[in-house]
Formats: sequence, C-alpha cells, structure tokens
Amino acid sequence: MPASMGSGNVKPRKKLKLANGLSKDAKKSVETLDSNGKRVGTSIKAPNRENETDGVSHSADNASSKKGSRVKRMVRSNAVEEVYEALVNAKSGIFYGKKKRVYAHRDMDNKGTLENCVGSSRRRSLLIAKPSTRKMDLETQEKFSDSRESRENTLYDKGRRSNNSELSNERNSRKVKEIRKVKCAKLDGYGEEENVKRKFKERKILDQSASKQKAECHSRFSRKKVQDKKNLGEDLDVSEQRPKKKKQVIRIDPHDTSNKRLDDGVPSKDNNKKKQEDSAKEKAVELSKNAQFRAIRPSPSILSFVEDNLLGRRRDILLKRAGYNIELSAPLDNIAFSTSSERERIEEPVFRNKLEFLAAAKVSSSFPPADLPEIAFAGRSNVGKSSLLNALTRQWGVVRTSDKPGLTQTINFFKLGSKMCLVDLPGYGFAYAKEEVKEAWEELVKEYVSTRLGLKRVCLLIDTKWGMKQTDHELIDLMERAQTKYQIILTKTDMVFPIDVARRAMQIEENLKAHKSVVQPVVMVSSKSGAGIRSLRTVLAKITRFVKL
Ligand SMILES: Nc1nc2c(ncn2[C@@H]2O[C@H](COP(=O)(O)OP(=O)(O)OP(=O)(O)O)[C@@H](O)[C@H]2O)c(=O)[nH]1
Ligand SMILES: [Mg+2]
Repeated sequence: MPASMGSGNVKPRKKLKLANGLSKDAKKSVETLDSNGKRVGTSIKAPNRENETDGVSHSADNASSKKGSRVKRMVRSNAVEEVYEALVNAKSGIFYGKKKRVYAHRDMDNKGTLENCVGSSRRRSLLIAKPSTRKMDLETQEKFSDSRESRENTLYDKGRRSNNSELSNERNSRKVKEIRKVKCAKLDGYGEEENVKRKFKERKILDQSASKQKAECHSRFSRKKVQDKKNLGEDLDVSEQRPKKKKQVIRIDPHDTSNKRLDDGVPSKDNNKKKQEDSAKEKAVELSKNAQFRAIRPSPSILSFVEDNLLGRRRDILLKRAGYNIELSAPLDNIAFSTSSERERIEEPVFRNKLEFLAAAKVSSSFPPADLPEIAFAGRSNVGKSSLLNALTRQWGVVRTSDKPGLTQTINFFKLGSKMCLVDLPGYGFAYAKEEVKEAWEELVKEYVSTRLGLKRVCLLIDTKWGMKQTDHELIDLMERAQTKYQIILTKTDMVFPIDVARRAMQIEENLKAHKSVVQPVVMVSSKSGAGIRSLRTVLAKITRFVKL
C-alpha cells in the first residue's frame, strides 16, 4: 500500500463498505485461512475492481493451480499479506474507512500517479466539479470515474503501472485538457458576469457625475441670472449679450367676438370678494323686498274679495263645496248646480257670443279697421294672456296657448259677436325668439297701445307670484303718456296663498296710486280654477255698454 493513500481521500466502493471496512471477499479469505490453513488463497480476490479496469485477473486460484506448491505457498503468503493489509487499513479507517473523494484531473502528474493529487484540497476539487451533487453532468461523471481509475492504478498493480501508465497518462492528459477547457469556459462565464457588473457600476458613476455637472451648470446659470438682474440698470451691454427669451404672442382674430383674454376667465381673489359682496347685497335687497312684501297689510275689502271668489291656493274640497266643477278642463261654467237666473247673471250677454278670429298683424298697417270697441290683453311672455281670453269666452282652442314663452308673436284680433273685439298681444321680456323679432313685436305692441283708436282698455296681466317687473313699468309709462286706460289683472292666483294674492293686489294698488290712466281695482283671476273670471267679465261687459262708437 502506498503511503500516499493514507490521507483517505479515496471514495470507497460498495463492496468495501461493510462493517469494519472489510469486503466479503476479504472476510472469506480470512475465514479460509483460519479454518483451512493449507487451502489458503483458493478464493481470494483482490478487494478492488482492478480486475475489471485493467482486464487482468488477480485471483490466486489460477496461479496456484498452474504452478506448483511452492508457487502456491508464495501466493498464499502474498494473499495473506494483502488480506492482512486490508484488514489493518479497514480497521484504522485510513484507507477505505472514510468517505473521501479524490479528483486527479488537475493534480495528476504525467506519470499518472496521485502523489500531488492526494494532498489537494476539497476546495480545489469543488472548483473543477462537484461529483457529490446528484445533478452531476456527464463530463463530471467521466472525470470522477477517471480519477478513480487513476487512483486505483496507483493503489494496485504497481508493477503493471509502468506498462499501463503511458496509456492512462495519455488518457488522463487528454481529459485534463478537456476539463481545463471547461473550467476556462466557466471562468470566462464568471468573467462576463463580472464585466457586466463592472460596466453597470461604471455607467452608474458616469450618470452621477453627469447629473452633478448639470446641477452645477444650473446653479451657475441661476446665479448668473441674478447677477444679470442686479446689473441690468448698470450694464446694458451685458444684458444684450444674454440670450433673449422669445415672447409668447397670443394672436386674436379681431372679427371673432368669442375670443376672450385669459384674464377674463381667471377668478382672482379680489374678483371673488367683489362678487361675494355683490351677491350678498343683492340677497339683502331681495330679502328686504320679501320682508317688505310680507309686511303689507291688505285692506279688508281686498281680503273679503279674495275669500268670496276663492282666490289663491285652495283645496279641491273647498272648491267643490262652493259649487265649482273642478273636473272640467275649462272651469268657465264652474257653477254646476246653478239655476237659470244665476247662470244668466254669471254669463254676461257679451260673452255668450261666439269668439271668432279676425286678424293677425305683424305691422301696424295690417291692423283691422277699428269698428268695435277693443279690449287688449298685454303682459310679459307666459303670463297667461291667451289662456285668459279662452277662460273669458269659454271657448277653449280658439286662442292657442303654450308652456313655452313667446308663442304669440303677432297681434291677434278676435271678434266676440258684434259687441266687442278682444286683442291678444305678444308678450314682452324673456321669450324663445330671436332678439330682432322680439324687438319688432315689442315695438309693435308699444305702437298699438299708444296709437290705436278703438282701444278702450288694456288689461295688463301680472303674474301674482312675481309681481311687476321693469318691462311692465316701461309699458305703464308708455300708456300713461298715451293716456291709454289700463287695468291690472293678477293671473295664476291659484299658485300662491290667498294672503299673498291680497298682498300683491294691495302692493300694486299702492304703487299705482299716482298714475292717472290706471283703472282701479286690481282684478284677481285664475284661468285654471276659474276664480275671479266672473268678476272680470262683469267689468269688461260694463265697458262695452257705455261705449259709443
Ligand atoms: N296654474 C295656472 N296656469 C296658467 C294660468 N293661466 C295660464 N296658465 C298656464 O300658463 C302657460 C302660458 O299660458 P299662455 O296663455 O300661453 O300665456 P301667454 O301670456 O299667452 O304667453 P305668450 O303667448 O307666450 O305671450 C300655459 O301653460 C297655461 O296653461 C292660471 O291661471 N293658472
Ligand atoms: Mg299667448
């Protein structure tokens, strides 16, 4: 046994991995020696597989049979020695006892011995390959087997080593070269990774330096800017040298009126404050208006009128009890249970006549001849002029009505028998119509109320909820100047509380006290419920009675 193998770096084979490190063969041989002293060596085999690797039989049987007893003795003595050595080494655990591995790829010298390899460290062996891992590739397996071969060569058959060493050396040197190649390739691979890392680091450093440079440049530029600003008044040349900024020019089409400056739409703090103050003032004024309105105390006559005619918002049950037929769409003949005498009293003879359309005029030249006394209905758009005409005549559908303000755009003349002519005027104020058209018909209305000869009274309709507006006052002024008689008619009384109807009437009467052409009292009606219509009929019928054309 070579002393170099004492390090125990050789991987034990399965056969040798028995208790006490003995192979079966060795045990057998020992047994034969003990029991049959003369028959020693008949079945002794070498404990390793050099037989397989080298192709040489190490069994002592052939030798003993062929040669004589002397030879047998020699063989016996050799076999005993080998078995003894195996036993001793196995017990001491130096040779096959430990599970150590030796790879002879790099450290193997040209002679094929493991003299240098035995002392090689585990680390070095792992660098080359990892035979312990199960995922061992073919190359490493080959290396491993080769290393074992080389080791076994050194262990057994020293005598034949000289013959076989050349072959094994060649083989080993070839494989060592291959392994080195593999190793170099692997090392190159590691090198690439390192290179990549190094490059990444270098790039990072470059980026950092670039950003620093930028920051420095920026700070320098800003400092320079400040200095330039300071020296602006002193040194004009320096400012000229600086790169001038391009001014942003906003081009606005002079013909396009929709273009607005940005400042117009941007709400500033001052503007907001002003707006808030204005809105607060307006609210205060409105509040004061409302307060003033609530402070109005209507006269007892007005209050009694409101109550007698069931004006204002009323419950249906109350209207029913009063004899109004609330189920009728047109509650003109609202007294369902009236007697003939009552009916005659209610239905003024004038308004019994059939309502006929006479003319529609857009201009004053197209007015019909003023043969009949005319009663005109004026007021803001959607106030209920056309609806009142229908309610007075009880002939729904002759005069067109609509929810949309601005339906009536011409002066419409309606003949009520041979007694009277009712005129439906277009409304003024807000309307769904073009400004030009609106202006035209407003002018026409003004012309009509101020110049029409046959006009006996203008019923100026005011929405009870909203009261009089500026446009209403304008028309009143015009009629005052033209000395046209006019009477205020509060419409849509069913929309507000009875007390508010009375307040509104009182308010208007107070406002128009000084006016000369106004006809008192204020009439309150509702075309929907029919309240107050009867009173209005009576008032209007009186006009025709005393009119002499
Ligand atoms: N609640 C209620 N609604 C009414 C009353 N009178 C009219 N209306 C409604 O008010 C709307 C306008 O009525 P119109 O008679 O067309 O008003 P207008 O003054 O002729 O309107 P323009 O022709 O546009 O000037 C319609 O939807 C009517 O139903 C009323 O006494 N009470
Ligand atoms: Mg109308």
